[in-house]
Amino acid sequence: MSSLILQGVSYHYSAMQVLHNLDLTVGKDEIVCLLGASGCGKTTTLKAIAGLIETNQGSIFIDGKLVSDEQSFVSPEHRNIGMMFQDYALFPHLTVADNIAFGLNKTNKEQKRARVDEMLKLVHLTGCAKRFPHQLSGGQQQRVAIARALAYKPSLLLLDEPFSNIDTQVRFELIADIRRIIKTQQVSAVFVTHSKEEAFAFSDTLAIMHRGKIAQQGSPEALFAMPKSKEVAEFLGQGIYLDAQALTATEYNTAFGVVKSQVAHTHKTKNGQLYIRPHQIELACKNCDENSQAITILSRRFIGSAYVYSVVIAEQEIEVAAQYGQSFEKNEQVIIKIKPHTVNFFES
Ligand SMILES: Nc1ncnc2c1ncn2[C@@H]1O[C@H](COP(=O)(O)OP(=O)(O)OP(=O)(O)O)[C@@H](O)[C@H]1O
Repeated sequence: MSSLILQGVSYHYSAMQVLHNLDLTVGKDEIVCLLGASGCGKTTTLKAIAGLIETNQGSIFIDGKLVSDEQSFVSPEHRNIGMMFQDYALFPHLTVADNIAFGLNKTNKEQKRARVDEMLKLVHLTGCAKRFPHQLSGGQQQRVAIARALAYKPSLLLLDEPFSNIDTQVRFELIADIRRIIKTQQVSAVFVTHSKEEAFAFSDTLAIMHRGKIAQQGSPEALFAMPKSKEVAEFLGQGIYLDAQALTATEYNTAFGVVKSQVAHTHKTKNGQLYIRPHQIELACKNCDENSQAITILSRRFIGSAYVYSVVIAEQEIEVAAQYGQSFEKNEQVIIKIKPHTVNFFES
């Protein structure tokens, strides 16, 4: 059974429509990341799931139980949700242990202490029980926040940019640690970020949001290799578009030669555009193939192990790394070859 289902959810702030008929599914023990540009409606979606706003349309189910539709609304405290919002600070006047115990009012004193100890151990803060939040680092405070959110065994955890205030040096360590904690507690989670790197590191599944809708949901690998729309392709990584004609299920004619796909596609129309990412482009010396269209190296920069070259291909500027051991000069004429890959072809 899915832990969370949103069906056709819509929401507007006054006259501004923010969520448009949004569908989202989170499986049992799955961590789904809502990833999208600023303002696309990620936080509003979390608020709708938490019950902090009442949606105008659509249904929300948590663990199979209807919590919101046009006729019914279950209040936030009855949804069994743990939250770690960006501005969901710890109580400064309470110790670490008391912060974690805060949501455990219904259990007796002994059970409460045992659960707090268990959570402190889980987040590796056993020695910090009596400290106050200001005596902890940012990363430690977020560990307390996750311990507090998980202490009362929620069915679903909502995390809104919990890592954005953490130093980049320790951020990815903390991400791995909090992922491990969530996995050991077997809780489903929805995580909001606008960072692809955080999303890849933290989640099982990505749900790319665009203008108040889920544009595509799937594993990071599937979305990266087979985006269904230009928005998803562009969001997951920089690239260029090349006009192309599908010759066969695996071959596309472009101004830079025939591009081969490693998987077969079916096409409704032959004309369209290929989305090509930098790592799929190879630079070669001009006399390697006199018949190919030449381009000019605009600039180059050294990145330690190789050079990265700035070039213009089909009127779009892009940076391309050269093969190991190869180097070109500024203003040199080169040709490009597109390596065979899982082609992304968008029909016109
Ligand atoms: N309380 C509010 N009243 C009016 N408009 C709002 C309110 N909260 C958010 N909005 C607007 O709704 C849209 C979606 O906001 P939301 O916070 O959900 O986006 P987001 O994807 O989480 O953005 P970010 O990544 O910047 O946090 C934005 O255009 C925002 O300005």
